[in-house]
Amino acid sequence: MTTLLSLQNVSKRFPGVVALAEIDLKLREHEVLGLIGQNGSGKSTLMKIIGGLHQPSAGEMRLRGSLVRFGSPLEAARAGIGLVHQEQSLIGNLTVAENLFIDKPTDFSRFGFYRRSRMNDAARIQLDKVELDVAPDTPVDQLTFAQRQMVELAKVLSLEELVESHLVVLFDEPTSVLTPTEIQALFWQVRRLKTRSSVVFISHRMDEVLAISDRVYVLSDGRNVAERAKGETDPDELYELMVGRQRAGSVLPRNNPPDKSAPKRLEVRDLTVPGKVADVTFDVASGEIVGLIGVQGSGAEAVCRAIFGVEESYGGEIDYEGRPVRMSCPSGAVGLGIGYVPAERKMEAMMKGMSVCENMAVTFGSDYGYGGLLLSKRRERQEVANWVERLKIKTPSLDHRIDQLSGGNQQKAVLSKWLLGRSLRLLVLDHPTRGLDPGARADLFNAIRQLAEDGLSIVFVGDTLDEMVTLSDTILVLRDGKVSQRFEDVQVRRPSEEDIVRAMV
Ligand SMILES: Nc1ncnc2c1ncn2[C@@H]1O[C@H](COP(=O)(O)OP(=O)(O)OP(=O)(O)O)[C@@H](O)[C@H]1O
Repeated sequence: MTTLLSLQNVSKRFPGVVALAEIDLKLREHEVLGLIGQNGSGKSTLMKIIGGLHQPSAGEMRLRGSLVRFGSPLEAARAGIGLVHQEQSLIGNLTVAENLFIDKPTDFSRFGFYRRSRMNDAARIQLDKVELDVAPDTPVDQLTFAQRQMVELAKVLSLEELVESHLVVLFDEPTSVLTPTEIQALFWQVRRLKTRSSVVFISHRMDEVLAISDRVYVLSDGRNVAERAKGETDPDELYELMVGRQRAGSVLPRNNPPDKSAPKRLEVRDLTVPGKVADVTFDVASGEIVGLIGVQGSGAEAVCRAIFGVEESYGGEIDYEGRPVRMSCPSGAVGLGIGYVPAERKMEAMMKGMSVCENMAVTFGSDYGYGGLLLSKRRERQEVANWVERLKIKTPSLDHRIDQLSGGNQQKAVLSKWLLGRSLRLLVLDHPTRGLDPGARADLFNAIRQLAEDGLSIVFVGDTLDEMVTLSDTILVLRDGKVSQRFEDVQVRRPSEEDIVRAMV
């Protein structure tokens, strides 16, 4: 097969960090190349170099045999290279159509008049390719996260009409926010794209990478450590190549089951969020982990948001530690020792431009505030350092800017700012493992389980059935805003995945 794109000896240095070291990579025509590696191993940086967002510090890149060096994503796009971002790059207050053609506005103006209907028609063609049924004039901030991801893909697919030659389409972890049905639709697109494109596909899910890729390329600490053809490898070997250790025994068993007869930490009665949730009732004991699961729109996320006071209007009753509470705002919930990690945490919960330490200590820094300012600052820093080590957050120092960490390490830092709260008694986690590599996921699960053994109550919405069964003491399945089934004592009597799915659909 002809080589379409090749990188030779490519390195990338950032201040204090070698993100990529002497990378050699070949992408053939009509090939899907899977790209895997732990959080911070250099995958996004590699995509950004190919896609023109970063320039390499050393090495060379050839496209169809000719030496290329892209000064911007636009230059890369003109050469037929498109990047579907991990960081969602759409502008919220522009419409879908405006976002799709943001770098080609002149196509839709004539004699100084802006021809919006022509742009909307052109957008419809791209949206139909990804089977996204939204009006082209919808503002992007009215879309769900998954819909926005599909718009990102449609934006890259518009290259099909612009460039005649074979394309390179780069997917930076596109599936982490998608449901299984949406993932299948995306895979269909990738297979369709192969007829005239080559694809690089990043994912932290090994089975997914093996399902879609012809070849898998493994990065570790910015270096290529292995390449495997499909059929030559399996998820366990890929995990070992990435992490350097075997997968077995990664999540510890629960030693100390929650005491269901003790007074409840949280009692939710007939919770109703208009249009999302109807009459949901459940309890959470001290030290209990309750997992909520359902298909998209089931209401699981809305339950979490209502508990923390970010879902504005709701009916029903919430009792916390035996007293009725009305969470009307997140700061009230924090004052009661309730933490909430939102799904879109990079947008909702990260202070860009501030350091890792400042981000992690912002919520519960005052928990360490005794014995004088200097001493409390030292204690707070020590606790942040403990969590950085425990969750293996890859950062040159605690004072490094959080937005210069890799996507997964940002996720870990934002998440752990809740874990270091000593006054925390209930933690609500919305999709806590999104963006984490398999080793990081196991580290997080072990940390959560340890906190639960020490008495912290946890309510979480998970991404996969496997996560639910691994971590939960109780699973609540939601369907159309109502609880369709409960599974108790999950760590003792594990429900089958089929049982859970049956309750979901
Ligand atoms: N703009 C930047 N400035 C400074 N350092 C950066 C920048 N972008 C990335 N890095 C560093 O380069 C290294 C590789 O990061 P990269 O985002 O490529 O990792 P990744 O494999 O995509 O991780 P993840 O799975 O978490 O998304 C990390 O140590 C990161 O902190």
